[in-house]
Amino acid sequence: MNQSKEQRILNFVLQNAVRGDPRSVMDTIDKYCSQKEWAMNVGDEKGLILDKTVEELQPSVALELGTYCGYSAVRIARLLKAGARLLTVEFNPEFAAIAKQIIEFAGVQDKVKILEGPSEEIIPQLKKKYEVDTLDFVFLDHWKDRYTPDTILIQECNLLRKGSVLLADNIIVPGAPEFLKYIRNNPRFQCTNYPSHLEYMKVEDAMEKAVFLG
Ligand SMILES: CNc1ncnc2c1ncn2[C@@H]1O[C@H](/C=C/CNC(=O)c2cc(-c3ccc(F)cc3)cc(O)c2O)[C@H](F)[C@H]1O
Ligand SMILES: [Mg+2]
Repeated sequence: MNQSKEQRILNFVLQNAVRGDPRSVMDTIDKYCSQKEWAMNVGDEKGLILDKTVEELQPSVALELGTYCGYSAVRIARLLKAGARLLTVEFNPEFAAIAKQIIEFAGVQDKVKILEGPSEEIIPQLKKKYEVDTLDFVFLDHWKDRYTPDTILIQECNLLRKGSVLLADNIIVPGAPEFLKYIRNNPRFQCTNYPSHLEYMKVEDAMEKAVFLG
């Protein structure tokens, strides 16, 4: 049975990156996906916007929706202070298994917990099962038509506090038009748009930051 693209990415990391070095794991994935096979990692350009958001916020509890291969989980976790943690949600078992290995190879496994399952099931479990009080940071990068329902669900589960930050990938490509309408017209969020480019391509994309006003 021939390998999946995600398995080829994992193998390339295991053979070319430096164990325990998150920067080398990120650079190795970016190298593979820009030179060999495109993949939907947030990438190095939008990754910088993600970095700055995390560095500024210094979240204690971060949530990621859509782990995929774990590139952005490594990116976020490497910036977390001691004791801080990233919960990342992925419902595709093959992707979750690959992400687990990439996160471990990067050496950030102590800061990351991969929650396998659909976000709509996991989010209502965060308080009781995963001992979350409120979320300081949420990175939305899963199916684009799920950004809005999951943002509503996160609010219904009382998981946001004044100052919680949401950051959404792919505002232009593939696009999340309905999320954009929802979040920009919602008086409880202060939104900022960050123009950028689609990972590994000369195609416009953007990220949207939304601060919860309480
Ligand atoms: C719905 N609940 C879910 N729960 C848990 N895991 C989930 C859930 N939904 C998806 N997943 C999981 O989250 C991931 C899904 C990521 C989707 N991302 C994209 O589609 C996406 C697409 C492009 C793109 C741009 C141009 C082009 F020509 C082709 C593609 C660029 C991007 O940066 C993206 O992020 C994973 F695959 C899925 O199992
Ligand atoms: Mg994306």
